[in-house]
Amino acid sequence: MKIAKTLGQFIIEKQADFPYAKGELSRLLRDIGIAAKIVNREVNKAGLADILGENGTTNIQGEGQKKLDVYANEQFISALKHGGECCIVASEENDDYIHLDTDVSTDAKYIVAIDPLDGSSNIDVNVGIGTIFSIYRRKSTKGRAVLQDVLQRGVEQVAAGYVIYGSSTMLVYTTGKGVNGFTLDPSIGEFCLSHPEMKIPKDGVIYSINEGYYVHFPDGVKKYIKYCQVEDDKTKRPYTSRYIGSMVADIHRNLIKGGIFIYPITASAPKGKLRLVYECNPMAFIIEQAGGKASNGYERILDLEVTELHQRSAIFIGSENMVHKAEEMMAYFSPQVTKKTFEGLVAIQ
Ligand SMILES: O=P(O)(O)OC[C@H]1O[C@](O)(COP(=O)(O)O)[C@@H](O)[C@@H]1O
Ligand SMILES: [Mg+2]
Ligand SMILES: [Mg+2]
Repeated sequence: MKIAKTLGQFIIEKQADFPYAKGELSRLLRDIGIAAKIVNREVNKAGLADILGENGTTNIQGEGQKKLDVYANEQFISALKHGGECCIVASEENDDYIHLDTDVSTDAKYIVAIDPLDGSSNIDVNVGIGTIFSIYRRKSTKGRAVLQDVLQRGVEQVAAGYVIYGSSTMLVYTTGKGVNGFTLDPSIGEFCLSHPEMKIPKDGVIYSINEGYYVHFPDGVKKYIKYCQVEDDKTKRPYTSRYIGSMVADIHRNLIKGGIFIYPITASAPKGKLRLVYECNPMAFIIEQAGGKASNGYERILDLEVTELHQRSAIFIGSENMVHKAEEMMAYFSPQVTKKTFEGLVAIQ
């Protein structure tokens, strides 16, 4: 039987890619892997344990928190705190960023932004959910890290990854040198290298968007959806529509099979719904590293200026040629419009 390489072994091996690094990033990734296993254990028995359902609280974005949102948040923060390599964690579930003040972590080099449980609406119905993380190097050199250390553009990320709790559990990550995927082998309790050097196909036949909001989409998105549905043998259209409603699961599928995931601005979410810091930027980093493309319809996600912790953005992400085509439609049918004119456009349709 072939022995698979574990995440821990792989991380140590890859340490050689960063000759000046002292191993902190490797340890940080290992800590995230450990927390992912703990969360996975709880996700797997969610129907049995008293972990399903609402927590009775809301996050800063006014979204109801599920018990599992809160549990996952606590586990990741606790793992990062005990690991001592992270000085600040910014989470979807906390209004503000958190200083992990311990003897070691106050001087730690890394900032972690995290969506501890992505796809919350799917928790109670046994559908794929995930965790998304993003790692930055701290910029400030004295005292405690500050907000500006967190508000870095996506292009500054040193690593990013996601965990998908699905029919199997996988951890996929990049440190800017390609993308590798690890499947959790429950018999040994280790993530094992199963998807080395992941590449997203340049073209695909899957488009993923919540078409229920069609009337609220900008014209460029409406035209792109129609383009996906028109018959054309050469480009293998009509495409297949697949939308799970968990960003991690939708993008993971498209990474493997080829496809595009879109969450545009809508009349009710004029800045988009998904969060730039802990959803769009890490997924954009991974998809770019796999050879794909990520944009807000006009500009590269990783270049966007970050001004707020819970900033939202539209996202068009996936196979390069598909994202390019969607951008063309946006440029032609929805040339960059202000919120005001966009709402005007929706109103007269
Ligand atoms: O229900 P909608 O509007 O289609 O939104 C679905 C999107 O919202 C999210 O669930 C938001 O993530 P959270 O569950 O972390 O809040 C994405 O995973 C998903 O792509
Ligand atoms: Mg999310
Ligand atoms: Mg979440």
